[in-house]
Amino acid sequence: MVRYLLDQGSDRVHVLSRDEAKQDQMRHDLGDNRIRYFLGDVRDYDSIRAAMLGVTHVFHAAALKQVPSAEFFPMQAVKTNVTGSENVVKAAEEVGVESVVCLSTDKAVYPVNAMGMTKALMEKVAQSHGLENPQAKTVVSCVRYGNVLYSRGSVVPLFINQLKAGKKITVTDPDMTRFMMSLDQSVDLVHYAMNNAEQGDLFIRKVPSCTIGTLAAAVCELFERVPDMNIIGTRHGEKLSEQLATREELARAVDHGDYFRVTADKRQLDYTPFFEEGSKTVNTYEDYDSHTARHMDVEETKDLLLSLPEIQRERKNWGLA
Ligand SMILES: O=c1ccn([C@@H]2O[C@H](COP(=O)(O)OP(=O)(O)O[C@H]3O[C@H](CO)[C@H](O)[C@H](O)[C@H]3O)[C@@H](O)[C@H]2O)c(=O)[nH]1
Repeated sequence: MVRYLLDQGSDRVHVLSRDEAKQDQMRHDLGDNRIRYFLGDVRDYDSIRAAMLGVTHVFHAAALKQVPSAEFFPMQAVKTNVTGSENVVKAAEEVGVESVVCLSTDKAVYPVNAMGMTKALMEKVAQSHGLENPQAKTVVSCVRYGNVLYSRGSVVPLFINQLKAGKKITVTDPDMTRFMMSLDQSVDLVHYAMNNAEQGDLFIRKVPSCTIGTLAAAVCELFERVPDMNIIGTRHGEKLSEQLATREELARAVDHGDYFRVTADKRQLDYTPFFEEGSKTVNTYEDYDSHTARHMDVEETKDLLLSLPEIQRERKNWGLA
């Protein structure tokens, strides 16, 4: 995202994060004096406020996002993902930021684990900003992703390391499905939200899904290995499929081609519509689910993987490109 903003000609980019080592790495990798680094934490209001002074747009990606760790430490996830997000929104409003885009996940839809539950609450915090403050100056929106291929700690680099070590690849359930997108597609989504959001909007990028069996086969073919899988079974807090949008959200969504724009539910706190008035339109929609979405086959999954610079680099290192 930072690279993208610099390429687009931003005068200044402020980076706020907790990890000085990662900031140092970034300083070396990007070496651009338009970036200013701030050490801080979304749990610490003053640190966010200080980083936001003079800023027009905020991309809020700070999160505890590992499913297992949030299961063991749910209140830590609440502090960062929920209270931290509230701090971000409040500080942005206080200093007069034009827009905040909050990054969410498909795991926030019908959540079964603490990570998804806290991200779902983050979305509610973002949406309530405009509802609670009709005069709000800062537009707050959310974007919802599926799995970003090759993101840190995710399954594709894991499969590649297992192949490299000559081990069997560990597959939870070959029939499990996930929405797959590239980092570039996720950056496009944030950019789209930044340019098009109205108060409380939620943007979803339409992407295909695939089974984990297909993903594993695609990785093995790209690295010219015969698939040798160890089926380990579903991990703690995992769903068989993910949903990018509920049917209620789709019923009020505007189709923007590559994206859905789900507008905020702007009803007032009047219980009548919740109890007595339903919506027949909702009945005609299905959830946007990775089981029923268009599935990529092995060839299409390979093409998507091959578009990633990390895969190209790995294949080169393996003498395959
Ligand atoms: O050894 C493994 C590890 C994972 N998987 C499977 O591969 C798929 C993807 O697993 P990841 O660990 O890469 O990703 P998750 O779906 O668990 O979660 C990730 O994607 C989410 C979006 O849904 C969030 O962004 C979250 O923070 C991020 O970790 C899952 O079906 C999982 O069961 C395996 O088959 N074998």
